[in-house]
This record gives sequence, structure tokens and C-alpha cells, in this order.
Amino acid sequence: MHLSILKTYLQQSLIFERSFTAMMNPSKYERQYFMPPETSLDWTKKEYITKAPTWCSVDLRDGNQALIIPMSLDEKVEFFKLLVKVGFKEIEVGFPAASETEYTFLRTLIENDLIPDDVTIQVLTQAREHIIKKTFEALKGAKRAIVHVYNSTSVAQREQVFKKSKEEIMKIATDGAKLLKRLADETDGNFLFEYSPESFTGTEIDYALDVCNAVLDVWQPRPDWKVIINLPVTVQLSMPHVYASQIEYMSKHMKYRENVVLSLHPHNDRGCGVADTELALLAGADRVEGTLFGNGERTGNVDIITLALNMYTHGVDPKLDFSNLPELTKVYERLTRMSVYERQPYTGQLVFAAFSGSHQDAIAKGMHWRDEKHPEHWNIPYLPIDPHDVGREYESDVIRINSQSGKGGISYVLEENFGFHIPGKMREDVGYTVKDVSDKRHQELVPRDILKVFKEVYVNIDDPCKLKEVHFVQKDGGIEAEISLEKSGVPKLYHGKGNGRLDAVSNALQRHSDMHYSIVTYQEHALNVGSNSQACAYVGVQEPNGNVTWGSGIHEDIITASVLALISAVNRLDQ
Ligand SMILES: CC(=O)SCCNC(=O)CCNC(=O)[C@H](O)C(C)(C)COP(=O)(O)OP(=O)(O)OC[C@H]1O[C@@H](n2cnc3c(N)ncnc32)[C@H](O)[C@@H]1OP(=O)(O)O
Ligand SMILES: CC(C)C(=O)C(=O)O
Ligand SMILES: [Mg+2]
Repeated sequence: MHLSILKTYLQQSLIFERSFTAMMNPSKYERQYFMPPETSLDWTKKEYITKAPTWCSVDLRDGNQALIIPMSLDEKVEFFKLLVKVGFKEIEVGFPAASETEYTFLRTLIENDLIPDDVTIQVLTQAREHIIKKTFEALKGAKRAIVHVYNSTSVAQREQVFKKSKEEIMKIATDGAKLLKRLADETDGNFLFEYSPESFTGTEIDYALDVCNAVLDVWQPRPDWKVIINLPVTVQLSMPHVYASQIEYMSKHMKYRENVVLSLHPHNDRGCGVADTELALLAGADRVEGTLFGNGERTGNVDIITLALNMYTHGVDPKLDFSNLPELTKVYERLTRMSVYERQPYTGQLVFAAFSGSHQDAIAKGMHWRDEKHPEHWNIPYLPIDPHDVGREYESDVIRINSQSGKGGISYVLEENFGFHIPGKMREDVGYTVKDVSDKRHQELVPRDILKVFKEVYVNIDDPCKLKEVHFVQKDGGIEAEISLEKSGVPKLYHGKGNGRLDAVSNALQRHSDMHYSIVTYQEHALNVGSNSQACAYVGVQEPNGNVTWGSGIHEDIITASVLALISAVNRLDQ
């Protein structure tokens, strides 16, 4: 029996081993990107992005075309309004020639006057005559719009998809550019143009430059009529510094540069969409196309929320409002049927959560330090952004308790949520008690669970001894205490003398038992629970062997609270 289990195990491990080695064959890959013809590394001398770029949301087009079920008309209208609320001034609303919904959506925006005066809509079209014509038809009556035309220029697309020479591909671009110009002249409205050499990152850089310059020669941009050249990372093929160098080269050599808005449109295949964008902005780009939460084809477009908040945490105004990310997330998830990953920067459920003890300790201390010394500055350890700035709560989002947590975090939760100021020396004991519960239950503990554990273990413990009454008289410069207790159901009366009330009670308890201890810590404070104000006391008693046992008492009367704390500690000792 044992032998057959061992055999199966060995067979399975062999299959597992093989499945991990057989598939990987790096020799079948070659780098498919192109370095610019000359070194372009001025961007390396810049440290950070000092000014927000022009943002263009492509959620309703690139994001939408990547959804399992593209948004309905009503959903697109709601999403458009959301983008306007966030503060986008340029919004690519769709690909009007793609479907009836896309077409009708554009007509709905125009006919119902849903486009604010300070917002410019943008529409995408292939560089194909009938598609461009349909696009202009859909734009009738628009006061102002960017018409965005694209064609693929990469080696792979030229060879495999279009089967055309460089000259023929350039002609697709310039023919498209000419048609845009003609139709814009023939149609009422203020039209701006954008051209994308799609698959730019798989295109020889000097060729991409020639194509863009040829389009610019057709359009002849002017200071009062700038055009957008968008250099997309349609597919991410290189490391971010390569893209930055490509952008710097294009920016330096592009004709009419002062009348060109240089735009980025990064995707995220290698997980570097944000890095590509940030470095390319240092390299001279003016504008960024991206989406909320990075939704988009395959691994997505660049996430504008991350870009904007990265800037924000460097002290730069991103000119977009992400102060209520939880609400934004809800609406986004409902409309797109996508879900936001728990670790999505700035947004995910867990991005502010510190479960581990040392992080919690540092955060809790950092919060106190900030309150006392620098309330208007944010540099709390482990929290690069103030959760409040994006609509999150310290209480529920930051310090979360499980078996990895520590005394600092657990005390912080008890203090912030319930007002307990646990003495420094007692914290370790409470910390181990609480995390042990989490470990055994294999569960996170929410604040009310932690309160329950704290109360059950430390507060007003009445087994075996339950306090019935306590009276004090002052005598001979000291205090005499008479305590009525119920021990295991039997009433008992204890007497003792001491320097103070607690001392007298402690002496009384020790006189009538074989317990020996001394009080090493006593602390108390008012505890505001709802409208009632109660007192909370903490007592630590030390046995001759050095062990310290803790108890806590809560009562309206401060003296009774302290006696209850002592009895709790003594009961725990007895238990
Ligand atoms: C990287 C990007 O995100 S680009 C945007 C991609 N988005 C979309 O495609 C979503 C919307 N698209 C659609 O609904 C459809 O593709 C339509 C309506 C635009 C066009 O539909 P169709 O003509 O039926 O199909 P399709 O797009 O496959 O057309 C392929 C043809 O167009 C050519 N083509 C594709 N893109 C372009 C372009 N940008 N410029 C010029 N020609 C192009 C292809 O070479 C091919 O030519 P062929 O007929 O000679 O083989
Ligand atoms: C249409 C273009 C700009 C695009 O979406 C891309 O290249 O990713
Ligand atoms: Mg794209």
C-alpha cells in the first residue's frame, strides 16, 4: 500500500518536472524592437515629471474593445460622465465605424449636448476610405473633435498582414491624412487630427519618423492648429529605457515639432506600461493616452490612475481627481464587468493593508509622530500616499490583524477603534494573545473580534473570584480595605491594609491566599464608549519568578475599575 503511494508520487513528480522544462525554449525569440539611429539619452538627466501631461482617456475605445462584452449605449454614457467628473479634457469615445452602438453613442453625445465645452471628444478610424467617411458622417454637428487615424507600420505587419513595401505603407498613411483634411474642410465643425503609426514599437525608428513627417507634411500644422502624433506601444517589446530613447529621438527630429503634440499610448505586455510612460514623458512627450485601472487589450493600456498618483506623491498636481477611488472602482467594475486586482496600485483592496507586525509598528508610530510633529506633511513609513487622499480609511484599510501581526498594530486597533491606551509593557502580552487566536482560527481578525478577545481574556475577569463590594477607610496614615468576593460561588470577606487603595486590596487578597506577587504596573484612563464615559484600568502583577500577568478593569467608578483590574490579573494568575 505504502509502496504504491510512493510510486504514484514519484510518477507525478516526474511529470511535473518534465512539464516545467519541456516548454521553455528562449532560442525561438529574437528582440523585435529597434534602437534609434543615434543615442538619445538626455531624458536620463531628468529626475521626475514636473508637470501633468495632457491626459486622454481611451477607456471608451481601447478599453471597450478589449471587454468580453463591450459596453452598451447606456453604460458608455455613464462611463463618459464619470470620465468628465474625474477631469479628463480629452476622451476617445469610440470607433464610430465599428458598430451600431459605437455610432449611436457618438450621435447621442452630440445630439443630446452631453459634451462639456471644455472637453474634446476623439474618435478612431483606420486609414481606409469608407471607414473615414463613415467616421465623419458620425461626427456631424460636433462642435470640436479629434479625428484619430492609424495604420500599422511595423516590420511584422508590413510583411505578414499588409504584404506591402515601406512606400506602400507610407501611402496608406498619407492617403488617409489627405482624406481627413478634405472631409474636415467639407464638414461643419472644429476638427483636430491625430496620427498613430500603429505598432510603432516594432517599427524601424527612422522609418516611423519618415511616415510621421510625411503625414505632417500633408497636414501642415500651425501654432493655432496643432496636430497630435501618437507613438503607441501597441505591443510592449522592449525595456522602458528603449522606448524613452525612441521618443526622445522622434521628438528631436520630428518636423513642425513646435506645432505637434507628441502623444504616448503604452500597453503593458511586459508589465512596464507605467515605466514606459514615465520615462517617455521625461524624454519630451506632451500627452498620454491610457485607461482607468489599465483596462485594455491583452495586459491592458497604461493605468492613468497610477501615473497620476505617482505624480501626486512627488508633489505635482496631476489635474485629475481621484479622491474617491472606492466609488470610482465600484462604477468601473459594474460598467466593464472587470474586477480590480487586490494589489492594483493605489486602488486595490489590500494596497494600504499592513498585516505584518514590524510594518504595523512603524505605521502606528509614524501616525503618532505625524499627529504630534508634522500634521501637514506625509512621510509615514510603508504608506507612500495618505489613504484619506484617495477615499480610504485608516481604521479599516491600514492596520489589519492576522497571525503575522504584532503588539504595535493590535494596540493601535484597540486604541483607534475603542479608545484603549494599553500600557507599553502590557502590549506584547495582548499582542501574542490576539495573534494566537488568529493563528489557531486561521482567520483575519476584524476590530470587533480583537475587542472580544481582549475583553474575554483581560477585562473584568471574575473566575474564580468575583468582586461583590469594596469599602475603604483611612486609618493610621494608611488605608484599610474590606472586600467582599464570591469565590467559586462561596461569599468571602477579605481585609487588608496598605499605602493606597490598590495596595490595601492587594494585601488583603494575598493575606487570604498562597499567592505572592507585587504590582509592577498600574495605569488608568477615561474610556469614552458612546455617550457613557467609563474608566479603564490596567494592572500588571509580578510573581517571585519574574512572570508578569495582566488584567484590566472597566467601570463607571475609577476606584472600582482599578480593583477589577487587579482582581482580573490575580484571577488570571490563579487560572
Ligand atoms: C491597436 C488597435 O487597437 S487598433 C484598433 C483596433 N480596433 C478595432 O479593430 C475595433 C473596431 N474594428 C472593427 O469593428 C472592424 O475592424 C472595422 C469595422 C473597423 C473594419 O472591419 P472589416 O473591414 O470587416 O475588417 P478588418 O478590420 O479585419 O479589415 C481588414 C482589412 O483592413 C486593412 N486594415 C486594417 N487596419 C487598417 C488600417 N489601420 N488602415 C488601413 N487598412 C487597414 C487590413 O489590411 C485588411 O485589408 P484586406 O481587406 O486587404 O485584407
Ligand atoms: C490605435 C492605436 C493607437 C492603438 O490603440 C495602439 O496602437 O495600441
Ligand atoms: Mg491601443
